[in-house]
This record gives sequence, structure tokens and C-alpha cells, in this order.
Amino acid sequence: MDQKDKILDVKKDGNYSYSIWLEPDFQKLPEALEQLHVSGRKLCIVSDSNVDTLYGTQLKDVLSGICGKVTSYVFPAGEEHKTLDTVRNLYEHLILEKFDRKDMLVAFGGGVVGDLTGFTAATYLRGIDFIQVPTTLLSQVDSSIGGKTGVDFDAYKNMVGAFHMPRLVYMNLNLLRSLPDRQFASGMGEIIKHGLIQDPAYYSWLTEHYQEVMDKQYEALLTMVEGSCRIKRHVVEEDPTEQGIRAWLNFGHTIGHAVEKLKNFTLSHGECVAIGCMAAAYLSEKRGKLTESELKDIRKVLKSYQLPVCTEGLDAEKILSATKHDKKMDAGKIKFVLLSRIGEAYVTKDVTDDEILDAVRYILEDGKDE
Ligand SMILES: NC(=O)c1ccc[n+]([C@@H]2O[C@H](COP(=O)([O-])OP(=O)(O)OC[C@H]3O[C@@H](n4cnc5c(N)ncnc54)[C@H](O)[C@@H]3O)[C@@H](O)[C@H]2O)c1
Ligand SMILES: O=C(O)C(=O)C[C@@H](O)[C@H](O)[C@H](O)COP(=O)(O)O
Ligand SMILES: [Zn+2]
Repeated sequence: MDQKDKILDVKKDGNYSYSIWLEPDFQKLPEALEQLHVSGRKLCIVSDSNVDTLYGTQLKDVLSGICGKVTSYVFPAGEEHKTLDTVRNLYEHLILEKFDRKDMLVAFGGGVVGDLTGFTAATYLRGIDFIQVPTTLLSQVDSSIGGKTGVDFDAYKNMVGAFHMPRLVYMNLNLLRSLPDRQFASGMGEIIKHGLIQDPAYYSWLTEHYQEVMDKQYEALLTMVEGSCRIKRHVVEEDPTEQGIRAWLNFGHTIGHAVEKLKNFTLSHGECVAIGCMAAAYLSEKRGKLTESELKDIRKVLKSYQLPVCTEGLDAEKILSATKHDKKMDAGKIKFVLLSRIGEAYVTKDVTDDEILDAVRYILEDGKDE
């Protein structure tokens, strides 16, 4: 793959609006930032406690040489800090540091940092620029692209948010080497989702290359991250504000978000997406869209990437009730994403409570067999 292929442009309304750089280090970050004229701007690097400890100084050194002033804002790692309280503290930091409209935020971390920083950028002074420097597999393949930003509210996932596009997405793939195994697997949940909703060849590639991926071989990582970025880019270019096809990216999320909340965030987002994908694939099979063998295969692929396909200790009725708070509700009906086949999804509002309960029992009972 040559350099040209490592930069993907995300277009909006026919104009190139931002680029995604896939790199092995931070060497090209100054070049990537050239078009944003950062020399006279203040930058605030927002990260969580883990990312700051591991890589904070490295990024600050790169940025300090090329822009006006660099400040840092660090909050404790974890989904429980993706809240308005953290946003408030960040506003306070920006006001104290006299950030104005031409200044910029740098989201340096996983999806929690990216979503929260993007939302702060969308709302501070009615909107300032931000860039994404994603450091987890999940954030490189999914959350850093497409401009969905937001925070949780009283444990309701992403209840407060805005669409606000980053000005650049720059990923250093070698940072993935320090990710804990469970976090790596979490990213695989969204990646397998991408194959299932959009691209059968990509899904097959994932089934065939799990060893290279699990060994974090650089070429395999690059092929996979690029593959997912292309899928996500295609979907968000077609439908930036989720009027149609973008809802497909929510495959596995209706039940996944309910499990995430009811498990008090003890399971990662991608783990819950995997469980939710299993439930949605089960419903797709029940409706005759997938064969039993395809359903089994999805289970096998998720498990091969160390993802859970079921869960325990939850009440089926409570999961059903939690799905009713999903953002995809429309006039009292859940907009459920199912598969019409491997590689293609569809949205339906006719999934009944009984069907949801059946799918939920499938992922709960399956848990007892583990
Ligand atoms: N906006 C979107 O389109 C979108 C898409 C998918 C998920 N999300 C959101 O993203 C969040 C999940 O993101 P996530 O999975 O990245 O979780 P995360 O941001 O909580 O990061 C997971 C853990 O990994 C640590 N970490 C990050 N980078 C590291 C590195 N390179 N080495 C070692 N440790 C590292 C973090 O400190 C954290 O403890 C959820 O809130 C989810 O709702 C948003
Ligand atoms: O980018 C999107 O659109 C997605 O749906 C990606 C999902 O993986 C992500 O978890 C998203 O935050 C869920 O959407 P939400 O609108 O239910 O918060
Ligand atoms: Zn997700």
C-alpha cells in the first residue's frame, strides 16, 4: 500500500472536508496539520488518565513545535466519565486558558475521549474545530469517523450529543500494541459488525485472518483498519445525519446498549455490541433471512476474536424495557436493524416485544451453556 492509499478523504456535499491518515507513528502529523494552519492557534489535548500516562508527552512534543500553545486536559479513564460533568470541567479549563473560536481541541484517546471532546468542541463558543487522534481499535475503525459526538446522561447511552465533524483523523496504528486484550476485542465487535452490514468479502477476510489479526501483525492490522474506515466512510458520506443507511451502523446496538447500561458498564461497548449482534442475527435467522449455519458462523467468528456472544445475570423484561429508551424510537416503535443477508442490513419497525424477548432469552440462555 503506498502513501496515497493511507489517506482517505471523507467528502461532504461534494467537497473534501477531512482526511483520515493511517500511520505507524506520529512523524507525519505536522504535515497532516498543515492545511489547518495551526501555527497561530492554541491546541488543547484532551485525553484520559491511561492514554496521557502512556503517550501524553510524546504527542505534546510533536504538537508544541508547530502550534501557538499546547495545553492538556486529562480526565479519569472509563465510560462513567463520559458525562456532562466532565464536559463542564473541560469548558472551565478552556475558559481559564482563554480559548477562542480559532483555537482547537485534540481528542487523544478512545471513543470515550473522542465522543466527549467532539461534543465539547461542538458546543464551546457555539462550535470550534477539533481533530481526532484515536488510540483504541474501536476508535480507529469506528468512533473517530463520522462526527457523532456526545455523552451519556444518567447512564442512558449518548443521550446528549451533536453531529460535529472532525477536521482531521490521524491514527498511529502502533499505539494499538499497548491496548489490553479485552479492549482490542472490543474494537473487533464493531469491525465484525461492519462486515455483517456492508461487505461480505470483508467479513470473509476477517474469518480467514484472525490469527494474523490477533498476533497484531502490522500489515493485517492496516488492511483491517483501512477496510473498516472505508466502510464507515461510505456510510457516513451517504447519510451524515442518520436519515437512512447510517442507522445500519446501529446493528447490534439496540440490545447492546441496553446490556451495556444494565451491566453498569462492566462490559465494554464492543463486547455489548457483539452480544447485541448475536441477538439481532438470531432475529434475522428467525425471519428466514439467514440460515442456521450462517447464524452459527457469526457466533464462531465473534468467539474467535475473544468476544462474548451471550450474557448472564440480567432480567429479560428489564432488557426489553431498556431498549425502549433507544434513540432509534420512532412514534413509540423501535427502529430495529436486522440483516437481510450477510453483508446487507435493513431497518424495520415491526419487531414485536415477543420477538425481542425471544432474542434476549437466546443470548441469556446461551449464557448458561457456556
Ligand atoms: N461516535 C461514534 O460513532 C461511536 C462509535 C462507536 C463507539 N462509540 C463510543 O465509544 C466508546 C468506547 O470507546 P473505546 O472502546 O475506545 O473505549 P475507551 O475510550 O473507554 O477506551 C478503552 C480503554 O482503553 C484505554 N486506552 C486507550 N488507548 C489505549 C492504548 N493505546 N493503549 C492502552 N490503553 C489504551 C483507555 O484509557 C480505556 O481505559 C463508547 O462510549 C461508545 O459509545 C462512539
Ligand atoms: O456512527 C454511527 O452512526 C454509529 O451508529 C456507530 C456506533 O458504533 C456507535 O456506537 C454510535 O454511537 C451509536 O449510535 P447512537 O446514535 O445510538 O449513539
Ligand atoms: Zn458502537
